[in-house]
Amino acid sequence: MKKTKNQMLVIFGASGDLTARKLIPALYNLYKGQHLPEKFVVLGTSRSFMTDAEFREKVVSESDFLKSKLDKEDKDFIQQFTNQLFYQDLGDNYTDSYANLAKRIKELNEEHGTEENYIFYLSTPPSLYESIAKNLCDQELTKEDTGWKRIIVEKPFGYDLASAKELNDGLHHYFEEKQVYRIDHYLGKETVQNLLVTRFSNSIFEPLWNRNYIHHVEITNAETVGVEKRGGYYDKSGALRDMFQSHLLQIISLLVMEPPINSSAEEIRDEKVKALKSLRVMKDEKDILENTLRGQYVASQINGEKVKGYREEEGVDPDSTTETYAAVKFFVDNWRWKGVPFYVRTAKRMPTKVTEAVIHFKTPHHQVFPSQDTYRQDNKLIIRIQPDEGILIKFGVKVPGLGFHVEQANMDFYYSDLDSAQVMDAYERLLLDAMQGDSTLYARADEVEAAWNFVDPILKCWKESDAVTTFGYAAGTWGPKNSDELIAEKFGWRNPGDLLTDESGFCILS
Ligand SMILES: NC(=O)C1=CN([C@@H]2O[C@H](COP(=O)(O)OP(=O)(O)OC[C@H]3O[C@@H](n4cnc5c(N)ncnc54)[C@H](OP(=O)(O)O)[C@@H]3O)[C@@H](O)[C@H]2O)C=CC1
Ligand SMILES: O=C1O[C@H](COP(=O)(O)O)[C@@H](O)[C@H](O)[C@H]1O
Repeated sequence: MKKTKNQMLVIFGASGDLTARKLIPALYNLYKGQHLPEKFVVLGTSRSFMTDAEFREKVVSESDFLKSKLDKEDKDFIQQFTNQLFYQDLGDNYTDSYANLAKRIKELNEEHGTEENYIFYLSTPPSLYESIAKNLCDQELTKEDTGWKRIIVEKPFGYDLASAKELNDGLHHYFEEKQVYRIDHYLGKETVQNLLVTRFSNSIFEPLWNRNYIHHVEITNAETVGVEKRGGYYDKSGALRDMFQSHLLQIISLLVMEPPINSSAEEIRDEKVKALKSLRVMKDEKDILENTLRGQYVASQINGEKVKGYREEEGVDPDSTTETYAAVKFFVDNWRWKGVPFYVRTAKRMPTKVTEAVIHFKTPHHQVFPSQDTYRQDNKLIIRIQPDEGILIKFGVKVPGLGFHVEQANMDFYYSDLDSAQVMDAYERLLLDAMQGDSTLYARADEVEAAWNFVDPILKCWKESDAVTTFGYAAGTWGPKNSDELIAEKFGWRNPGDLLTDESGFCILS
């Protein structure tokens, strides 16, 4: 077990949604699980004025997770945990306020023995990231002569390739790359990490993991929710930036990469960068029109309840063409993947919440048994990232009785069946890694730039070309009617008949 040194976590944007909904609950779970160091404090900061006591009260009252625990045995734990939380406002006068912040950090460090080990977590609007880094540097809070200093940067990391490069350059003025932790919460998900283990610790999969045996790869990321309260942000972003450029390209890099020589952060990230660089960049409008599709949900009824269309959501332009559905087909130009199509889709307001990668293997070269067009004969490996996390292999078996009729059977593994199924929340895992100085599950500068390099031409064409349409789809359905045209495979996307849901609408692995 790695040691977590005494330290202070300074959260910028501490009065915001992410802090209350994700960061504080994750820190609480780390506290309860005894993963925090003996000497540890959290200092929240933002422009709003609050006392320490008000900050403690606010984060508990705004976290559904902590509120739900207040009546239970956790009550005392919550009290002890919140005693470690402090707050310092930044006001509007930056020069003075950063000097005050630095003073408070030094005082807390002395009082609590955090050994000048500081993590700065930037959970503010991204436009502030560089100026916060500069102010920290001006206050001499970035030097590592005594204690280490790390900076965690929330997504979105840039708006396009140029702005991501600019942000990387900006941060590198004040922090060395080894101090920068770019968060992508999908990398904190147990099942995403398990992609590496499935691929590289089993001799049964790796020999088949190439163009000789794989016919195509399909990835679905579907959410039932709409844009919720983030319409203002989302309308400038869209599904391709919000999900595909970050989370889905991370998953793709893990599926596509070559085996690393060992499991160190640099070796794994070197291979991920190579994988991202091998994605074939779409060059012209024709290519993009043929291989991408964008959609937007329109008003509908889900389970008898009226659901707003995207353009009626708060913060969204009523004439917006921003996509809430994005599908992309692409190829990977390297020895392993030559000619294997990848189909990826991501969307909001789908019938169920599910993220999964499906590896479709080629059918046998020679058909021994009678052709049965109505059955799927391809073997499939389904890696379910969420919910109902697990892995399923589909393979042909003989139907009992006369003749040789083949049907698909399942061989499965569910995380919930493990005795040690205490799966850490993604933010918990990632915060702990940063506290321990492990950046394996954080994106490196060149990785983020390689991801933008692939996405940039699509975004540009979607923005500038009159030939690009945003197709409507009724909220609660599987996307635009023509979405099956993109996936030029016999059985289309793995939906909706294949994706079973239980009574509560939970998408079960089958
Ligand atoms: N919420 C979520 O689910 C997710 C959020 N993110 C990212 O996390 C970041 C924070 O998001 P979220 O919490 O939702 O945003 P909010 O708008 O809820 O919070 C933003 C925070 O930044 C503070 N802030 C604004 N201006 C300044 C300033 N000039 N100086 C210091 N602090 C400032 C605000 O407080 P005040 O006004 O008091 O200064 C507030 O605490 C964003 O980059 C977002 O993209 C990423 C993934 C998911
Ligand atoms: O980063 C984001 O992720 C969420 C989806 O996360 P999940 O862990 O629930 O799958 C998405 O809703 C949001 O738009 C996006 O910014």
